[in-house]
Amino acid sequence: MKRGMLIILSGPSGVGKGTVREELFKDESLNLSYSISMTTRKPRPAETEGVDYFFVDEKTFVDKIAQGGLLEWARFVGNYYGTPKDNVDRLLDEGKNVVLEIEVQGALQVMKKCPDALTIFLVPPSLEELERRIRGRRTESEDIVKERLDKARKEIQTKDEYKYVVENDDVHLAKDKIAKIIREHKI
Ligand SMILES: Nc1nc2c(ncn2[C@@H]2O[C@H](COP(=O)(O)OP(=O)(O)O)[C@@H](O)[C@H]2O)c(=O)[nH]1
Ligand SMILES: Nc1ncnc2c1ncn2[C@@H]1O[C@H](COP(=O)(O)OP(=O)(O)O)[C@@H](O)[C@H]1O
Repeated sequence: MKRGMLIILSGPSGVGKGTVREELFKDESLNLSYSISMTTRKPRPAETEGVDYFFVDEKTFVDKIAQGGLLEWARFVGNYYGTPKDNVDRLLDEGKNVVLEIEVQGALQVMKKCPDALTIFLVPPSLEELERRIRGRRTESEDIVKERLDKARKEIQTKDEYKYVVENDDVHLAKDKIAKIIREHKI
C-alpha cells in the first residue's frame, strides 16, 4: 500500500486551524486522519480525552520525551504539547494522510526530520481579527489572551518556512484552497 502523506497545519492560536480542519475532515476523498496530541494543558469544557488531546500530567509528558516517544514537542504559553510518534507511523503505513495541527516550534522540528511533509501555515486577515477570534472563543483568561497574541505576532514571522501560506478569511474558501493543495501536492 502507498504510504500516506504527512500534513502539517500550523498558524497562530485562534486563526481557525481547528475550524478549518473540521471542514477538511468532512471531505472523505482526502483520506485524512488526525494525529491526537499529548498536552499538559487542562481540558476545556467541550474537550474530550483521547479525541481532542491526551491530557496528561507533566511527569507523564517528560517521561514520554525521555523514551523518545514524541515526533516533536514544544512548550507553548506555559504548557507542553507533543505528537506521539507510534500513532503517526501506523496511520501513514495504513496509507492515511495524517494531519498534525501544531504550533511553529514543533512544525520546524518536523520539517527537519521529514522534508517531504506538506506544510501549510494559516494566517488571519489581520491581527485585529485574530484578537476578535481568540476573545470570541472565550476559552482563555485575559492574561493568556495577551500572551497568545504576543506569541502570534512572532509566529506569523515564520510563515515563509512553510510550503504554503493560506489566509483564513472565509472558512469554506480556506478549506477549498487547502483541499486543492492536498490533492495536487506530490511527494
Ligand atoms: N508542537 C506542538 N504544538 C501543538 C500540538 N498540539 C497542539 N499544538 C499547538 O499548540 C497551540 C496551543 O493549543 P491549544 O491550547 O489547544 O489552543 P488552540 O489551538 O488555540 O485551541 C496551538 O498552536 C496548537 O496547534 C503538538 O502536538 N505539538
Ligand atoms: N474564517 C473565520 N471567520 C470567522 N471566525 C472564524 C473563522 N475561522 C475560525 N473562526 C472562529 O475563530 C475562533 C478560533 O478558531 P479555532 O478553530 O478554535 O482556532 P485555532 O484552532 O487556530 O486556535 C473560533 O471561535 C472560530 O469559530
